[in-house]
Amino acid sequence: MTALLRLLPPLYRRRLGALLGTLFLALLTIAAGVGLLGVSGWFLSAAALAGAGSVFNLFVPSALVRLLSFVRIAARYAERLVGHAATLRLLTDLRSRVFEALVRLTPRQLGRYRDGDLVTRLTGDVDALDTVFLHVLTPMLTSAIAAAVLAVVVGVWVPAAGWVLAGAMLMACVALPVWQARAARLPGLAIQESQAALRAMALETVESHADVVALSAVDQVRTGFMSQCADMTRARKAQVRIAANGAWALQVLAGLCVLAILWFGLDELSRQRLSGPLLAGLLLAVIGIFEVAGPLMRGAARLGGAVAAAQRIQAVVEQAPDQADPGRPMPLPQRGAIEFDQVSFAYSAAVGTLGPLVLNAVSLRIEPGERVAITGPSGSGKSTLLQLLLRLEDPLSGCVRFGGIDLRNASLADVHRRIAWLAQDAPVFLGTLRTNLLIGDSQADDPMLWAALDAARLGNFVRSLPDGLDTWVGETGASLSVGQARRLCLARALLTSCPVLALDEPTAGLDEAAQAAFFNDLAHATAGRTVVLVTHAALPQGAVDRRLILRDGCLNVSVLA
Ligand SMILES: Nc1ncnc2c1ncn2[C@@H]1O[C@H](COP(=O)(O)OP(=O)(O)OP(=O)(O)O)[C@@H](O)[C@H]1O
Repeated sequence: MTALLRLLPPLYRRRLGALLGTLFLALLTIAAGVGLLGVSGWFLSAAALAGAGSVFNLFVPSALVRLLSFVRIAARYAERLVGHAATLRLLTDLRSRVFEALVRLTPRQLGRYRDGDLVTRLTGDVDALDTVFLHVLTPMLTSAIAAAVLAVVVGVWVPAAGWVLAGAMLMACVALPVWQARAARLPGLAIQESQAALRAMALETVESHADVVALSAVDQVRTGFMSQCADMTRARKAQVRIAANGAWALQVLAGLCVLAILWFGLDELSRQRLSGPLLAGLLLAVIGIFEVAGPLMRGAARLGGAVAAAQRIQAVVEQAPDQADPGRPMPLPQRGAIEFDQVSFAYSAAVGTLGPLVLNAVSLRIEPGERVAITGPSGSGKSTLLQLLLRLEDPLSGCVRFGGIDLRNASLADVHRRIAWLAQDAPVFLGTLRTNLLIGDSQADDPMLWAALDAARLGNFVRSLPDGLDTWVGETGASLSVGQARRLCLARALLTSCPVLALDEPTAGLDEAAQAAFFNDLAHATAGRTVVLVTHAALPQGAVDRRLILRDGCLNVSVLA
């Protein structure tokens, strides 16, 4: 519950006007509904008695019935409109907050979550929170206020029944929902977690479908999926059972109140302190108030899920990025030498412990405009070196500088404006070739896009496509071969105006001839820029200025290119 109390009030404050408007309209709907039942009871009984000889003015109650019916319909319509609009805005606010929190986290932090789990936090968990205002707070507050007023009205005519109604409504609006929310905590948590796991499994299965089929692992995947579905069904059944128990308890309370009204009301009637039609009106109004408390039972049973969702969202929103900008970042020069000064680094293993040293006192200086290739056996730490250059990781000891400034003293945004990165697993985004390229430089015109594509050796392929730059590349570049997707990402990196290019295996997926052609063009394509190139490919003479070999975390051999 603490997570809900920390997450929602600031969001509610931003939309206070619309939320108060919804509460007012909901209250008006309830008042009109309960009033309608009460007046109808009074009207019908009085009309029946009038037929039996007593005098009754039909005009006032029939006008009241029409008025209350109209008010109830109009208020209900307006409440739905205003309430849903306010909730949708709340969810949008919350979703953008979660998204902002996610993009602040470092790749290392995001790597701790499964992709599907993050998607669920951003969608399903956020959606689960609409329950709180629409299905819990609104019915709880409005039924409580309406019940308090009705208890006073009943109390004026039948005091004992008024007290019974007040006690029953206190149970219905407070004790029962609290009990339900507590009971639904575990099933709610199980539902949110099953939803996240199912989404993650579905995403992974779609992405790895070909491998799953080729490895004959379909049955294994299906069994895992079905067992997760069974968990979800069990949790949902438990939630429905809690809602049904709540509804059952509410009916018992309603029955008790009706009996109390009849018991004490008939007594008042026999003493002529109350008329028959008024007793009938009060009776129906009491039944009416319990009708409106019904949705609260369903809402409270879903509160457990909302609490679990709030906890899962809170875990992301309150997580501080583990690499923050310094208080007063130092501006980086536009151009400058790159220096690794006695840099040692190890990845974290278990919580609080470090794995083996990946880089061991590495020192390296790369002059502006120099092209340096870093080669070495697999697992020797080449990509790690680039990650430190981009400040995706910080050294354990030593420091990495650009233009003489320790990267830890600069803002991350400034670092990434100076150094463009082509990662080993660089993504192709859903969209066209053009939209993918424009991520490198949103202002680039067509000649610039073609120049980048030509430099990445993809220009001829794109020219052969009927839609050229506007060719749709599908989700994660599914309509491109691995080599073509790689070259598209390379073209995107080349398009940036960064003075340094950090390229991790830029020619992966290219045949030997294309690799040689790419490296022969490298000097031209990257003219004037510093290039730090990690590769296993054979480099033609003159492709780079220097070639270094990283072995066992040490840059121990330096070879001229
Ligand atoms: N996120 C990580 N967490 C823990 N260990 C990691 C992580 N990334 C890499 N490593 C380890 O660090 C070492 C160096 O990895 P790195 O990817 O830098 O090597 P590499 O030289 O680029 O290899 P390759 O040529 O195969 O790409 C490896 O032993 C690897 O297992």
